Amino acid sequence: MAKRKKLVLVGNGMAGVHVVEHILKLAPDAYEITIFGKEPHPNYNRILLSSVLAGDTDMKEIVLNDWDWYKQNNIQLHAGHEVTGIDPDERKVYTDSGLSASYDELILATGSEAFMLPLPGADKEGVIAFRDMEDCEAMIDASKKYRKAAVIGGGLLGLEAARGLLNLGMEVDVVHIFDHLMERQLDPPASRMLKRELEKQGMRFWMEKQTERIVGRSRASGLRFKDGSSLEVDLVVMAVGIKPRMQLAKASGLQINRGIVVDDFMATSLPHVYAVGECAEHRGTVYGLVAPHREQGAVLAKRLCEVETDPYTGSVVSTQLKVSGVDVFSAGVFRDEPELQSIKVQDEWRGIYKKVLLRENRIVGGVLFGDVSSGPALLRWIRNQEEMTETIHGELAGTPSTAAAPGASVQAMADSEQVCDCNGVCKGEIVEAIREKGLTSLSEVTKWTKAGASCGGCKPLVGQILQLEQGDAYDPAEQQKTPMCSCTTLSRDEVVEAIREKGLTMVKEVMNVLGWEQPEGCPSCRPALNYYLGLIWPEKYEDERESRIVNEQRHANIQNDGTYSVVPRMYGGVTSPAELRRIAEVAEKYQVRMVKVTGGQRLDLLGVKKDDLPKIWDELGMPSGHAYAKAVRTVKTCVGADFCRFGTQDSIQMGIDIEKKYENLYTPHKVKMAVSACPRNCAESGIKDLGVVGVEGGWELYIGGNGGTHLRSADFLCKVESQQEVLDITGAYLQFYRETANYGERTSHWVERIGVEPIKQAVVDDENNRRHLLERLDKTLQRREDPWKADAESSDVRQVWYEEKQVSVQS
Ligand SMILES: Cc1cc2nc3c(=O)[nH]c(=O)nc-3n(C[C@H](O)[C@H](O)[C@H](O)COP(=O)(O)OP(=O)(O)OC[C@H]3O[C@@H](n4cnc5c(N)ncnc54)[C@H](O)[C@@H]3O)c2cc1C
Ligand SMILES: NC(=O)c1ccc[n+]([C@@H]2O[C@H](COP(=O)([O-])OP(=O)(O)OC[C@H]3O[C@@H](n4cnc5c(N)ncnc54)[C@H](O)[C@@H]3O)[C@@H](O)[C@H]2O)c1
Ligand code: SF4
Ligand code: FES
Repeated sequence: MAKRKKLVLVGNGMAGVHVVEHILKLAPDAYEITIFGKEPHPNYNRILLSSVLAGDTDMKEIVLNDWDWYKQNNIQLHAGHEVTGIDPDERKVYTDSGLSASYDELILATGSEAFMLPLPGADKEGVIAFRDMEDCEAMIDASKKYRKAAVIGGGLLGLEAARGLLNLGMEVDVVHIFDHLMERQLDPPASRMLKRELEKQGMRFWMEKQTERIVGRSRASGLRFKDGSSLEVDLVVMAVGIKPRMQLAKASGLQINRGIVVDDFMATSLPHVYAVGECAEHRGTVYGLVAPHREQGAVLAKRLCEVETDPYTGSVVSTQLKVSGVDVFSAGVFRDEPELQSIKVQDEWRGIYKKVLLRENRIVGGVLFGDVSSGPALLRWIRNQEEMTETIHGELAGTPSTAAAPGASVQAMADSEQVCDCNGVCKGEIVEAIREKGLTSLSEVTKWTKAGASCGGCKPLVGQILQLEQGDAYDPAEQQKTPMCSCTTLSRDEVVEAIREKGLTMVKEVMNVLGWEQPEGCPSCRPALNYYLGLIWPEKYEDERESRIVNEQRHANIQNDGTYSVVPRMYGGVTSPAELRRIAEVAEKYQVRMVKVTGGQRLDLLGVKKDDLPKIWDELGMPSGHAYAKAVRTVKTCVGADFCRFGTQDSIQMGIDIEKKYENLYTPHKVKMAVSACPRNCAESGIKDLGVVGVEGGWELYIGGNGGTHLRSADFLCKVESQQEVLDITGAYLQFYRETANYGERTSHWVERIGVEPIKQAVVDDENNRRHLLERLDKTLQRREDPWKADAESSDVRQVWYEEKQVSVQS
């Protein structure tokens, strides 16, 4: 066998590793491969950091090639090592840590780094970029301690960062230098519509603002602008563009300009040295998106494997913003120019904008807002420089008289045409997977082919291909199905149904029987399955504590310094001198850092060491307030008729009765309740998961309120006369929520998703159904126990869960 040549890759990112993957397919025995990566991680999907920040994906799920992949392919990986020198004569590379490697061929895929504005104060704590896993973790951590974030830069990255920070519960101000957002991709009308939509989502914008300095002592506390205005902040995220990493290339004498200059086969100015990805400049262009990198990589891999290839001549790129609820697409030329013709549809009422630009009747670019379903087709027409026809016009403008039959343009696509740019998947591969594996849903197609697994922009087209393949069997409802998590293609309802039907009783068993992709599951499905099993088998399910979220494992809220907080239950917000005395004694004895009154009318003991938890619970002799759990939390009350001159009812007693009846009940997410004795609503019943308001002759019940980041006023459910009715409807409502909501879904989202009417029907109007709900709830209530008492009394439990080393904070 011929001796393998030595291939060294500098940069373990998406572009470089894609070349290696390609080489392994073309000529698996051609090279002995060594990879150096500065980041201490295996290759991961940088695109999905936005989804991780937004809470839609877990960090573990974005790894593209795990450590085993390198081993299985005999690749020597040096993760966490930066190459700092190249000796082209010796054909060797060197790292700062003293490693070296010889090469026959060398690929530089060093990517980019975030551009940080050189402002006074930019070196302060709390000023970060958004580029890698560490930046993402830093933002998630900051959101646990701080409230106000400013993102500088209203481009793709800045807006995705801003959406993520909003999801993390922060207030977000976006500071942009121009008068319209995403000015590199959008024209003013699309940009205006985008801004309006993002404002509705809760972002605030500071347009045409130039930041002069970042103020604060050691940590950033504000931004000062050149026009004299200023903004208070706790966290500053800079998203003002990127700069290719060229230090290594420069020090090694390679020709550089805006990036490392390469020819049409990705060769640099030095023999046997190539560059690919965000660090490479081809024909004057540096590409900051993965699709062109894949095209470059395919050419380079073929060149290195001596497979004939066309040269790389440049790419037509498209962009799509990954912010849920906002659909924006842009490709090719997007600004109006005198020599271009345009086709525009602007429907501000529906929030739709479409613009297509033509040069001599050929499609050269376009912008879509609100309805981006024709995005993939538009990109194809731009790439093929298609002539505008009645059919295309109809498809774009949505004019029914001229529109082609649905799917006509997909049918016309050649099998070799690329559908997913991010992952390089063509139509033929998708069709083959659908036919051979009998795939019926979009999520299955994504799982098998990877089409749609990154930016998601190609999903409409993948859906159209699926529809075409399935014909009459195509079920639109099936396509709406959201898999429970990335370990499975089954939806929450399908999993719950299968647990019931197949009689599954353990988390691991569910994963095995239902063919989980990751045998251990992930942080999102493990606690969900534990919850569903408890819901379905209330009388026999043995709770799997290790599957719970960390706070529920320890029955206390972990704090940013690794200590815990303890919140004892005070029914209806009422306490006694004896309880207060015990709390004070415990706080002093265990040197609790702070005693704080919570918004739910209880006392929070903050800064408790883990091994002190069971002792404190024992000495307090008070039940757990479940302030850490997805469970029934507080019932806040106003002083009511006994004390207040406006009171019509005894709100305190009602609150105590509700809390006593439903304490220790686990729910899909936390449930906060309140009882006010008159419509003045001093207990804030209008922003609770369940709010009760005393009125003349009875009580009104309100549901689905939320006082958090996304304020939502509760919806009126019903009016009843007696205290028993309040208790019963509350119980039925809690059980209906437990049975029908997704694990992790607050009532505010659930009520919006399924509507108030079906809930009213199930828990108020249909008395029979209410009775059944209460019977089922009762089975769970029978087996409840106070977790603090149970843990404090069991020495085994204390040893396993409280007496080992302090755990680090988990997200
Ligand atoms: C949050 C976010 C969202 C994005 N979303 C999208 C999107 O939706 N669509 C899209 O197309 N693109 C998106 N991008 C851009 C896309 O991720 C990049 O274009 C792509 O990852 C670049 O790949 P690369 O391999 O060229 O560079 P990089 O990903 O930067 O990888 C280069 C690697 O090389 C390492 N390295 C550098 N120098 C050395 C050295 N001397 N020695 C050893 N190692 C070294 C670096 O540490 C890095 O790990 C996004 C980027 C971010 C940050
Ligand atoms: N969905 C996607 O495709 C996606 C998502 C995230 C990132 N990315 C890629 O990552 C890279 C980085 O993204 P980016 O958004 O930082 O780059 P960018 O260059 O596209 O946008 C930077 C934005 O910051 C603004 N800006 C510059 N200086 C400023 C200042 N002093 N104050 C306020 N605003 C200022 C610019 O006007 C511009 O709109 C790009 O290559 C981008 O394509 C792509
Ligand atoms: S809600 Fe009404 S009854 Fe209760 S304290 Fe306020 S004003 Fe008084
Ligand atoms: S084009 Fe980005 S996931 Fe397919």
